[in-house]
Amino acid sequence: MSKRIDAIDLNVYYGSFLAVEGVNINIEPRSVTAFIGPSGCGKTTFLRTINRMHEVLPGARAEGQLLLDGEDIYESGVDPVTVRTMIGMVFQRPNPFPTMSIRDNILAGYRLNGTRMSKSKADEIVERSLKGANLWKEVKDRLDKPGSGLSGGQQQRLCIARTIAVEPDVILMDEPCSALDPISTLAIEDLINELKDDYTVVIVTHNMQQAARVADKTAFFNIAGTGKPGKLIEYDETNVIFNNPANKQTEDYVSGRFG
Ligand SMILES: Nc1ncnc2c1ncn2[C@@H]1O[C@H](COP(=O)(O)OP(=O)(O)OP(=O)(O)O)[C@@H](O)[C@H]1O
Repeated sequence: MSKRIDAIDLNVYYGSFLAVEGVNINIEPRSVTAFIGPSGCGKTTFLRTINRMHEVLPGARAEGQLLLDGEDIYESGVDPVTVRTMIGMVFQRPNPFPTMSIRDNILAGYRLNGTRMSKSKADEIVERSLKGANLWKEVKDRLDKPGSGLSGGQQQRLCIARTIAVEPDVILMDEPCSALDPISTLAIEDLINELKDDYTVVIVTHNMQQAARVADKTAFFNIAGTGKPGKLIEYDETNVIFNNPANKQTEDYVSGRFG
């Protein structure tokens, strides 16, 4: 089930360094949102606070509220592991578990939680997840072969299938196509378009054409200089951000004047 995300006055730190300051953003369910901006403006840092992945680094923390359908995921008593099941993440480099079979990669989330299930239930999850990631036809005859034997683009779709398998509400993607060739990139972009029927999708991308192709809304982040915090400058319909932005910084960035 797709859920809404609201960040309220969110600050993100690495130790005493304030990396991202004062983010307020409302992300609708069943939509794709792109985060764009120059290197170091905090896109990845903010993305990782949405599923509490940020805090796995020693000294890293967030302040403020991050609501998932109105429930603050930073409230005391909330288990970050549960949060990461509800809000899945796909990384820059495809990272299937290399020695595990394709099938076991899909079931990894359940195995890690110690969930027991019948073979037919497991088969059903494997098929549903691979179909959901547009990979089923390519791998259905080799489910017991290692995930590392797939092409880069297939491995990334396997990682998306592994994320879908645990039925999350939100899928976060951190430059999911940056290690892929153009054909595999298009396959992932098509898939992102389909995923928004069921999930809230947030993607960090350096590729402005990609943001324009896949995102309903786009958030532009910027940084005033080295050592300064990144900030959300403008957030609007993708079309507005690229064709008629309200802020001069956004206009300079999308027209290629810096970054
Ligand atoms: N592990 C870390 N420890 C300390 N500071 C960090 C760490 N990771 C990132 N930073 C700093 O936080 C700020 C934001 O970095 P972040 O990687 O989120 O930016 P980004 O917009 O995603 O950049 P890029 O587009 O280059 O990936 C930068 O100043 C960066 O140096």
